[in-house]
Amino acid sequence: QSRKSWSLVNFDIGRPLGRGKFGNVYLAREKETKFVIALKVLFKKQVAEQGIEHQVRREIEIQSHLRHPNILRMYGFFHDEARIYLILEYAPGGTLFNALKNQPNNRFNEQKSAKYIKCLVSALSYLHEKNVIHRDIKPENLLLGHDDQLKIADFGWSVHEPNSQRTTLCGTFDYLSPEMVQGNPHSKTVDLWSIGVLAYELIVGSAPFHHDEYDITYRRIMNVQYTVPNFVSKPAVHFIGSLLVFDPKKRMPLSQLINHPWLKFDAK
Ligand SMILES: COc1ccc(/C=N/Nc2[nH]nc(C)c2C(=O)Nc2cccc(NC(C)=O)c2)cc1
Repeated sequence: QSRKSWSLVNFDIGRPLGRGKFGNVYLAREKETKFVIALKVLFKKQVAEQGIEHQVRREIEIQSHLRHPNILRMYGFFHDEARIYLILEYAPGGTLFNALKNQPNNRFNEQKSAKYIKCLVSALSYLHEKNVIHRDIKPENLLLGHDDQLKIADFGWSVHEPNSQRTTLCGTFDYLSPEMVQGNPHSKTVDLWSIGVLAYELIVGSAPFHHDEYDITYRRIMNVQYTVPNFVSKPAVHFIGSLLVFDPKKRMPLSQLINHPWLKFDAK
């Protein structure tokens, strides 16, 4: 079926789900099967202007070959003269970014946070064994599926390692590791750093190094300078502390992370 060539006539287009930098995402339904999907529409003109054709090609190449419950599926793609269309899995819960914002104090309890992080560790273990690093793990790129399952989306920044980053960084600095911020070559360990940043943000309600002035954020990242409020449990402090480590080689690897006491939290 993945060899089938799709076109717009195969779909009924529904409401816009979100607006991205390079195009919009719409709810859509395949006419014959009534299967509901998310259609991500990118404008070729903007993709060319931003010089990100290689990124879009990589997003398609990587995401369409991945099969994991915590990775958003790409079922296929097609294009017309002006647009590229990505046929993506529909995750009804929307972005984790949005779910966080809707929480009191913008945070989840530790049990729910541990559940999400466990999904993320499982997805990254799968990605890393395929030598794919995501490089852009953050709440905006994580979606919530049926029964609150976390899904990694937006592979626009993922690469096959090893890689030295060529494209200029854009968007928030909060999730970038020291080696990425310095533009140094980086490996799978950047995803480890961002798990630590995400775990902190889910539990505390703000990013560990965040400051409105990015050069202060930059300095805090380089000095690994963050404080943990005292409502955070000891296992969670240890979990975060084993990932927010300057030396990439000293970050706790996924194989150990999956057995960390804090992730055992959500046994029930
Ligand atoms: C405005 O409230 C919303 C509630 C739920 C959604 C669900 N989005 N689900 C998706 N499934 N597959 C993809 C791809 C998406 C998606 O990109 N969603 C998306 C994109 C950009 C912004 C948002 N905004 C929010 C609030 O989630 C959602 C989208 C919007």
